[in-house]
Amino acid sequence: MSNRVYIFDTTLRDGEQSPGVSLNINEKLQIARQLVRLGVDIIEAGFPITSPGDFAAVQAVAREVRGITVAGLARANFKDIDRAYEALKEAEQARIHTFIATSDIHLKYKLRKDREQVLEAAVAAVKHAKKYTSDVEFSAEDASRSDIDYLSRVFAEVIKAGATVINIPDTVGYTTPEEYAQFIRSIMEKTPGIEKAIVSVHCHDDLGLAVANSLAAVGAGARQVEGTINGIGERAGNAALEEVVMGLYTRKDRFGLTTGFNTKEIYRTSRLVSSLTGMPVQPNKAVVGKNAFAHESGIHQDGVLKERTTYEIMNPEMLGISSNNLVLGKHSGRHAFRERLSELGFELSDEELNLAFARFKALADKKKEITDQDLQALVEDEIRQIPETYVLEYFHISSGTSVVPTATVGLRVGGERKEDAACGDGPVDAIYKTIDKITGLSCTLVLYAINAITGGTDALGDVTVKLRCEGREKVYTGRGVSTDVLEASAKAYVNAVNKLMYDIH
Ligand SMILES: CC(=O)SCCNC(=O)CCNC(=O)[C@H](O)C(C)(C)COP(=O)(O)OP(=O)(O)OC[C@H]1O[C@@H](n2cnc3c(N)ncnc32)[C@H](O)[C@@H]1OP(=O)(O)O
Ligand SMILES: CC(C)C(=O)C(=O)O
Ligand SMILES: [Mg+2]
Repeated sequence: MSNRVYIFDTTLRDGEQSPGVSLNINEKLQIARQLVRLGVDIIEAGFPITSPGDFAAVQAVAREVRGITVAGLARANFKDIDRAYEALKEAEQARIHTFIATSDIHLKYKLRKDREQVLEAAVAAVKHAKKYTSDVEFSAEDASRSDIDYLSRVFAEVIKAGATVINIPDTVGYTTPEEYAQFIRSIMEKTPGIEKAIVSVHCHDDLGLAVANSLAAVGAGARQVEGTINGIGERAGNAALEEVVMGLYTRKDRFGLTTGFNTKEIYRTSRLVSSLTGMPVQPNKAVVGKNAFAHESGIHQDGVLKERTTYEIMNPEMLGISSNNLVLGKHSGRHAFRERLSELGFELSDEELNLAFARFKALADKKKEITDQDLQALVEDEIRQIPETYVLEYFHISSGTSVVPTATVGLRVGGERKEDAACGDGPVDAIYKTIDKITGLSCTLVLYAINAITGGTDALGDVTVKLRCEGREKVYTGRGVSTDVLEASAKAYVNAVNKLMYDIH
C-alpha cells in the first residue's frame, strides 16, 4: 500500500456550507490559488447545481488553477452531474464527485427510497459521470451509520461502474476513532475490487472527533482525507486539514505517511480563509490559533527559553508563522511592498497593487508600525471588493454619555451623493439606521464582531457583520478595516449591502 495520503480540500464546498458563509467568485479564486500554494491534491470548488453563482465560481476555479484536480459535487442524478461537468470541463484534471446516502435512516425519511433503488441510482450516477471524466468519486453519505454489508455491496458495484475513489463519510460526526478504524478495515476486507479505488474519509466534528477519526482511518488504510481549512463546515464543521497534516507529520514515527502539503503556507491559508469567510479562528485552536505557540506560565517559559522542544512539538516557523513583525513604513516604495505581499502569499495585478499601495500609504500616515497582519487585512479588504453600488463618502457622529447617539452619513450612489441622519441605541446603531434610510433596505444585524489587528491604540479595527435583509433569504457578510472602529463598522455594513446589490443585479 502506498504511503502517500491525498489531501482533498472542501473548504469551498462543505466549508461554505457553514451557516452564514457565502463566498463570491473572487473570494473563491483567492482561496483556490492559496490552496494550490499549500499543496492540496484536490480542490472541491463547489456544488454547481446549487446556484448560477456557485456554477460560475467552480468554472472560474476550473479554468484557472493548474497542476491540481478540481472537483465539483453532484447528487446521484443526471441533471446535477451534467451541470457539474459543464462547470468543470475546462479543468486540467476534472473530478466529478457524486454522492447518495446509504443509511437506513436517510433512505427511509429523506430519500424515501429502498436499498435497491439507492444502489441503482449510485451505479447509474457513476456510469453517467464516467462518460465525462475518468476521475469519478463516489460518496456514501452517512456511511458510518450504514449497514456494512449493504455499504460494501454499493461500493463493489460503483467500483465496477468506474468509481476511482470511494468515500466513507462520517456525515454526522457520530463515530469514534477505534470504531471508525475497524469500520474502514472491514470495508476494505469485504469489498471486491476495492484495490482499484482510493479509499477516502470525510469526517464531521459534532463530537469534536473529526481529526482523531480521520487519523484513525488513515492508520487503517484510507489514503485520501477530506476536510477544510480551520475545520469550517456544516454544523460543527469538518476535519481541520492543517491538524490532520500536522498530526501525520509530527507523528510520522507512528504513521510513516507523507502528503504533498507545503506546511509553510498553513498559517497564511488559515488567515485568508478566516478573513474571507468572516469566521474567526478561536485563540486556542490547534496549529493555527493565536495561542498555539504562546507560553504564559513561568515553568513553561523557562523550559522554552532553555530548549524550545520542551513545550513545543511543532516549530511555528514550519507553519509559516513569521517572527517578522515590522516590515514596511511610510517611506517604503512599490517594489518592497510587492515583494512583501508576495511573501505573504498575495499575487496582485498591477491595478490591485496600485489600489492597495495607496491604502498602505494612507495607513502609514496614521499608524506608526505596519505589521504583516495589517498588510494582510488591508489587501484582503481590497480583494474582497465587489462592484460598489454604495461608497461611504463620510459620516459624522454625535455621541457621548448624555446625548442620544445621532449619525449623519453620506453615501455616493452612481456619481450622486445621498445623505441622511438617524438616531440609534449607540453610535454604530445610529450609523446602520442611517445607511438603511439611504438604501431603503430593512436589515437585521445577525452578527457584529470586532477584532483589533495587532496591539496598540492605533491598531487597525477589523469589523465583520452579517446582515439579513427583508425579502432575502441569504445572510450577507461584510467586512471593513480602519484605524477608526466606527469607520470600520460603517464600511463593513456598506460592504454587506453591496454584496446584496451585486446579487440583485
Ligand atoms: C452531506 C452534504 O453535505 S450534502 C451537500 C449539501 N449541500 C447542499 O445541500 C447545498 C446546496 N443545495 C441546494 O442548493 C439545494 O438543496 C439543491 C439545489 C441541491 C436542491 O434544491 P431542491 O431541488 O429545492 O431540493 P431540496 O434541497 O429541497 O431537497 C433535496 C432533494 O434532493 C434529494 N436528494 C438529496 N440527496 C440526494 C442525492 N445524493 N442524490 C439524489 N437525490 C438526493 C432529496 O431526497 C430531495 O428530493 P425530493 O425533492 O424528491 O424530496
Ligand atoms: C457530500 C458528502 C461527502 C458530505 O459532505 C458528507 O457526507 O458529509
Ligand atoms: Mg460533509
